[in-house]
Amino acid sequence: MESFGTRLHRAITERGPLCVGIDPHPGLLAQWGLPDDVQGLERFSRTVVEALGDRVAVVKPQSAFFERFGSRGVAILESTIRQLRDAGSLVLLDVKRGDIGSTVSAYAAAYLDPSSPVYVDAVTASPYLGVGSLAPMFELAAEHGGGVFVLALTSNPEGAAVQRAVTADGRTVAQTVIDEISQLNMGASPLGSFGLVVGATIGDTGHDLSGVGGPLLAPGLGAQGAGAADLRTVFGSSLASVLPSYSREVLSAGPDVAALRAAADRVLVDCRAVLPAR
Ligand SMILES: O=c1ccn([C@@H]2O[C@H](COP(=O)(O)O)[C@@H](O)[C@H]2O)c(=O)[nH]1
Repeated sequence: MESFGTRLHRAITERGPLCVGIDPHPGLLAQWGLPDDVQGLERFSRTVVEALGDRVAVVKPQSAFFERFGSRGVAILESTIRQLRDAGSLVLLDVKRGDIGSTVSAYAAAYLDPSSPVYVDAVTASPYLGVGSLAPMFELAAEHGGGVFVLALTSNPEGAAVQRAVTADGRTVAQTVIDEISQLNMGASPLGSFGLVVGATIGDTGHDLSGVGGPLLAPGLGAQGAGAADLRTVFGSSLASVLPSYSREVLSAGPDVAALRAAADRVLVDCRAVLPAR
């Protein structure tokens, strides 16, 4: 099977550098005139798929908003993933998993084994039990053409205290994550399958992202205050690897399908103005 990096590179070339999240916040459900229940969740998700599944490179369901409805919410997550795949977008499940290696193996089986009902193209993962503990995810992703996006410098202000802490060898925690993911992507072309999450809100990172070789997912755009122009400051010479990610900024245009499409088109134009052509 083709690697995730190759598939992502093609999706970005064909559809443009954009990831849109499915984050059915209670406030958005209300704004869309939907009940804050499983039916509302289902209608919301199906509308996003209808509007964006056939035009956006990557769609990123936020697992928390499905999990809060228990098993019936997870069933809707499963069907949303299937619908997105049928519509042709890559599915990145934002689930930020991480644990000791033997448990990570089970998370890997859940999300990166094609026989699982919640199998997706890629997942987000937390490295704070050590990047090495995520090895079962990296291995299964490599085997089945999947991807893993590891948190490095997150968009929330609280992240810096942990991520910018300095380790015994003088590197920050974030730089150790960046360096380990860079190693995994060594030699991959046109793009590695192992990405990093770097928030668009954080300003000049002071970190070296030039050797990552994989995609740099940039949340924090729109509702969290960053704009496309901020990508220049955050990513500098690594802009060509950036995958901008918007959730509420686009979703708040719904429930009208045409308005959702127009919102996604608008943020894509903003991002294209900043990012090098791919
Ligand atoms: O550093 C991070 C990592 C993940 N996220 C997630 O992205 C979306 C952002 O939603 P917006 O509505 O565009 O603010 C959300 O699912 C977060 O959990 C992030 O924001 N920052």
